[in-house]
Amino acid sequence: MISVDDARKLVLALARPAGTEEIALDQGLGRTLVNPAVAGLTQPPFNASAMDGYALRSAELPGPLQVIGTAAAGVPYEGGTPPGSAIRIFTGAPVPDGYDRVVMQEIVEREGDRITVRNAGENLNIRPEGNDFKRGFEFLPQRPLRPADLALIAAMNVARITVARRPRVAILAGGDELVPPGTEPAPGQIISSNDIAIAAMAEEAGAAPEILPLARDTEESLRDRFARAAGADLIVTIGGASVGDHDLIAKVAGDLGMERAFYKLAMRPGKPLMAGRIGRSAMLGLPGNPVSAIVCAKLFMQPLIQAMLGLPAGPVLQQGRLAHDLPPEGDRQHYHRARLSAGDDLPLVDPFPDQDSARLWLLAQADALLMRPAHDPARKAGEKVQFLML
Ligand SMILES: Nc1nc2c(c(=O)[nH]1)N[C@H]1C(S)=C(S)[C@@H](COP(=O)(O)OP(=O)(O)OC[C@H]3O[C@@H](n4cnc5c(N)ncnc54)[C@H](O)[C@@H]3O)O[C@H]1N2
Ligand code: MOO
Repeated sequence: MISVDDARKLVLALARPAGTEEIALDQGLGRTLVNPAVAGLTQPPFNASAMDGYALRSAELPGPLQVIGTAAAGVPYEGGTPPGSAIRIFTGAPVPDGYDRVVMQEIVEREGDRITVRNAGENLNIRPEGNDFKRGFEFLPQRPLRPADLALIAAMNVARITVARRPRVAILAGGDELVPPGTEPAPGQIISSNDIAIAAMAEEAGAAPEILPLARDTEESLRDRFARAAGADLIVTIGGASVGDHDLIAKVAGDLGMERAFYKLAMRPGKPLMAGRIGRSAMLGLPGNPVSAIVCAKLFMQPLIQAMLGLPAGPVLQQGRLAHDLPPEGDRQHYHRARLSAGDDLPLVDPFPDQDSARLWLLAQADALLMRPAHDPARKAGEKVQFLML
C-alpha cells in the first residue's frame, strides 16, 4: 500500500488541461479565468466626489464662498473655478481641476448662494482618477471567480472572458443492492446516495458531472456504463473496489485497458481507492462505503479537477488543538470526522467517538476531518493537530 502523499502525486499526474472556452461575463460565477482580463479603461476615469456636498479649495476655508454651479454623476460641471467659488456636487460626479476638496453638505452652512464651512476635518472626499485600477491593468485570480470578481471585470469594461472548460466527469455507481432515491427498496436493497454526493462535489470543484444509470454487479452492465462514459475527462466509479466476489471494477477496468497508477493506499477510510487512465479519461475508483467515497473525493477527486482547471490543488491543512485525548493511531493515515469550536488561539478539534465509514449522519454533523498520520502516538487534549475543512 502506498502513502496518501504518494497517491496524491500520482493522482495529480493524471490531470490533462481541460481546454478553454469564451463565455459571457454573466455566466462566469465559479469559472476559472485562463487569460487575464485586461482593463479597457481607468477607474475612476476622473477625480470623483465621494460625497454629496460642495467642491471647493482647502486654502479658502472656512469661506464664505460663492456657489457658482452644479456637478452630478454623469453631468460634469463645465465652467471655471474663480477665487472664492465653490460648486454644488453629488457623489460620483467629476471634481473640477480647480478644486481640491469636497465637504459633506451636513457640515456646510448655506445662505442663498453663499456657504461657510467651519470644521471641514481631514478628509478630502475625492477618489483620485485611477485609484482602483488603470487602463491595461490585468486580473487573473488563481481561484474560481466570485461575485465581486465579476463586478471588477465588468468595471474593467470586459464583457466576455476566456475560462477553463468544465471537465466532464462521468459518475458510475453500481451494485445489485442499489436503487435511486424515491424508489421503494426490495428486501436487501438500499438507496444509492454516493453518486449524488460525488456529483455535487465534482460540481463544487468546477466540473460538469453526469450521473450514469446505476450499474448491476455484472461485467456486462459495467462494460455498458464504461462505454457511456467514454470521452469524459474523468470517470469516477463508486463501489466494487474491494476484494469481494462482486467487486468487479478492477477486473472490468483492466479488461478495458486501464493503465493503473495505484490500487490501495494506507488511508482510513478509503483503503481500496484505485486510480489510473482509461483511454482519454483519467479514472478514480472510489470505495463504496459512503464516508470513504466522500473523503476520497475530497482528498483526490476535487484536487484532480482543480489541476485540470489549472488551479492550485487543495485541500489545505489547517492547525487546531485537540479537544480530548486520543489513543495511538494504526498503520493508515486516518481522517476522523470532527466538530470544530472556537479555542483560545486555534480552533478546537473534537473527533467523534464513532468513526464508522458508513454513517452519513455523523459525516453531516462534522465540520472538519482531523488528519492523523499512520503510527501517530497517543495524543493529549490541547496538543496541536492538523485538520481539513469539510
Ligand atoms: N475482506 C475485506 N473486506 C473489505 C475490505 C477489505 O480490505 N477486506 N475493505 C473494506 C473497506 S475499507 C471498504 S471501504 C469497503 C469498500 O468496498 P467496495 O468499494 O468494494 O464497495 P462495495 O462493497 O460495493 O460497497 C461497500 C458498502 O457501500 C455501500 N454502497 C456502495 N455504493 C453505494 C452507493 N452508491 N450509495 C450508497 N451506498 C453504497 C454498499 O451497499 C456497501 O454497504 O470494503 C470493505 N470490505
Ligand atoms: O477504508 Mo474503508 O474505506 O474503511 O471504509
